[in-house]
Amino acid sequence: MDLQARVIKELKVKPTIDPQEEIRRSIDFMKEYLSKYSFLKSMVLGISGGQDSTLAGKLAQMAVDELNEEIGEDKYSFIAVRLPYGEQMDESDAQDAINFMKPAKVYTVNIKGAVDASVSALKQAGIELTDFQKGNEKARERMKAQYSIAAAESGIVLGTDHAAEAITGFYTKHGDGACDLMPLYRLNKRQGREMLKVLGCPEHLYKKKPTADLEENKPQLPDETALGVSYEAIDDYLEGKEVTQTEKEKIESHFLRSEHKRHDAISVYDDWWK
Ligand SMILES: NC(=O)c1ccc[n+]([C@@H]2O[C@H](COP(=O)([O-])OP(=O)(O)OC[C@H]3O[C@@H](n4cnc5c(N)ncnc54)[C@H](O)[C@@H]3O)[C@@H](O)[C@H]2O)c1
Ligand SMILES: Nc1ncnc2c1ncn2[C@@H]1O[C@H](COP(=O)(O)O)[C@@H](O)[C@H]1O
Ligand SMILES: O=P(O)(O)OP(=O)(O)O
Ligand SMILES: [Mg+2]
Repeated sequence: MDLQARVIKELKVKPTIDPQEEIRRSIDFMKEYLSKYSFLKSMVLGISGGQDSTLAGKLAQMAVDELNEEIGEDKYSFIAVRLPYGEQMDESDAQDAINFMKPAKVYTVNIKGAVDASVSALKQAGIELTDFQKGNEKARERMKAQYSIAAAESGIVLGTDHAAEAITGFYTKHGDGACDLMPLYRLNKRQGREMLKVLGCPEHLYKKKPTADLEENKPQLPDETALGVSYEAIDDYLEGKEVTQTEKEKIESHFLRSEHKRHDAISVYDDWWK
């Protein structure tokens, strides 16, 4: 099996999707999981104003609406969390996303104080973080806040990882990569867009340039610039299509370098890395 075929198999991507079918599949997955554990009451997700959290949040809200309707009480809720570092440049997109999903609860946790305190404590200890490393600190602070909210609200934390991010490892390990359920896992970027379109999402949210927006020196840096390859090429690769040799090399190099992120912590019983 060549590497492209192995990647597609590992990340479970279909070459084409029926958006309605995938919407139903994600919703049913979340409903089934919540129903299995009677102590669970909520799902928690950070809403950035980007495509992925808009889709995962909308699907989560639809899942809890259906569950509450089916059991005849308001047991379940979807909790949207705003997690700006100070003031967010695209705050209006985040608010548009929240208006689109209409969650029962929205919490806002400004992570600036905690991140700056952590950076400063590390500096006192003799470790000076780069702007890029501080970016990962922000992602991990967001993870902490979401887990604290889940603990207080009998909830679980949703993640927005999907095949087009998993393939390059373009997420912070134990930051936005840490979660309990991944309703978008198996999809690529354009499949997520198709689903948002069917769901009636405002166009500017699903046509927006993906950004992790973690670096102060490069605000709103497009993922594609940071990665050196376009999501069109990544999506084509994941659908088994041909891409240029340069794109293939770039994608496969990201995939191989980030292998450790797609596994649990490594023990003496693991040999995948050998
Ligand atoms: N502005 C931006 O777009 C922006 C900013 C920050 C980070 N990011 C992206 O987020 C991702 C996070 O960055 P990162 O990957 O440098 O940090 P990370 O913290 O997610 O992963 C690095 C850590 O993983 C562990 N690790 C590294 N290699 C390993 C290996 N071979 N085996 C086991 N563990 C290993 C180490 O603990 C290391 O500190 C990157 O893809 C980055 O491009 C984007
Ligand atoms: N500013 C943010 N507010 C809330 N949640 C956020 C914010 N930035 C990122 N997130 C969460 O992290 C994931 C991953 O973001 P990427 O853009 O893919 O790096 C995002 O889906 C939100 O859940
Ligand atoms: O994860 P999000 O919601 O920030 O989406 P994107 O990756 O497109 O920025
Ligand atoms: Mg984003």
